[in-house]
Amino acid sequence: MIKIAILASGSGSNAENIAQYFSTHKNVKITYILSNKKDAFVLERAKKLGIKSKVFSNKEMKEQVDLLNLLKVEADFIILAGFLLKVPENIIKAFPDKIINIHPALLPNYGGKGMYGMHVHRAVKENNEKETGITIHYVNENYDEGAIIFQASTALTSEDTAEDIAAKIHLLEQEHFPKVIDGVINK
Ligand SMILES: Nc1nc2c(c(=O)[nH]1)N[C@@H](CN(C=O)c1ccc(C(=O)N[C@@H](CCC(=O)O)C(=O)O)cc1)CN2
Ligand SMILES: NCC(=O)N[C@@H]1O[C@H](COP(=O)([O-])[O-])[C@@H](O)[C@H]1O
Repeated sequence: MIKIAILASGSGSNAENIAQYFSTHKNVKITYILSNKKDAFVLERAKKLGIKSKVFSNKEMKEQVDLLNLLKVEADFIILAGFLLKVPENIIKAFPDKIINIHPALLPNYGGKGMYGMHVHRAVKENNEKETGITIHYVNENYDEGAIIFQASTALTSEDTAEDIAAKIHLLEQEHFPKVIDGVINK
C-alpha cells in the first residue's frame, strides 16, 4: 500500500480531487490531510471524505518532531496542495524526492516567497502575460526551486481578470495534478 499525506492551508479543492482520484486505486491510500490553519475548509472536505485530519501550528512545524514522526508512520509521499508554510529541512531530508508541490505559475517565473494564491495571478495579470500555467515539482529546502516534474500552460487574453486566470489555473490543476502524482508514485 502506498501511503500519501496531503498538506494544505486553504480551501482544499486539489486535496479533494486527489482523494477522489485515488479512491478507486486499491494500492494507494490517502492517510492524512494536515493543515496549519484550524479554520481551513480543507478540514471540512477531509471530514466528508472520511480521511483523518490534524491541525498543527507553525511552531510545531518548525520546532517539534511530532509532525515528522507522524509523517514517517503515515506517509510514503507528501503532497503539498496549497500549503503556505516552508517545509523544514528535517522533513525534506526524511523524504528525499517524496514531497511534491503544485505551483500556480510556470516556474521559474512567479515563484518564491510571497508568490502564492491570488498574489501569483495578480502579478501575471499586471505583467500582461499572454500565457500562464501550473508547475508540479519536487520540493527542496527553498520555495519553488525543486526539480520540475510537469508543466501545463493556458493562453490568456487582455480581458482576463486575475480571477479569470485563477479559474483557468484551477481547471489545469484538476485535470493534471492527480495523474502526475500517480505517475511519480508508481514509477
Ligand atoms: N521547503 C519548501 N516548502 C514549501 C515549498 C517549497 O518549494 N519548498 N512550496 C510551498 C508552496 N508555495 C509555492 O508553491 C509557496 C507557499 C507559500 C509561500 C509564502 O510566501 N508563504 C508566506 C507565508 C504565507 C502565510 O503564512 O499565509 C511566507 O513564507 O512568508 C511561498 C510559496 C509550500 N512549502
Ligand atoms: N505557491 C503555492 C500556491 O499558491 N498553491 C496554490 O494554492 C491553491 C490551493 O487551492 P486549493 O486549496 O483549492 O487546493 C492552488 O491554486 C495551488 O496551486
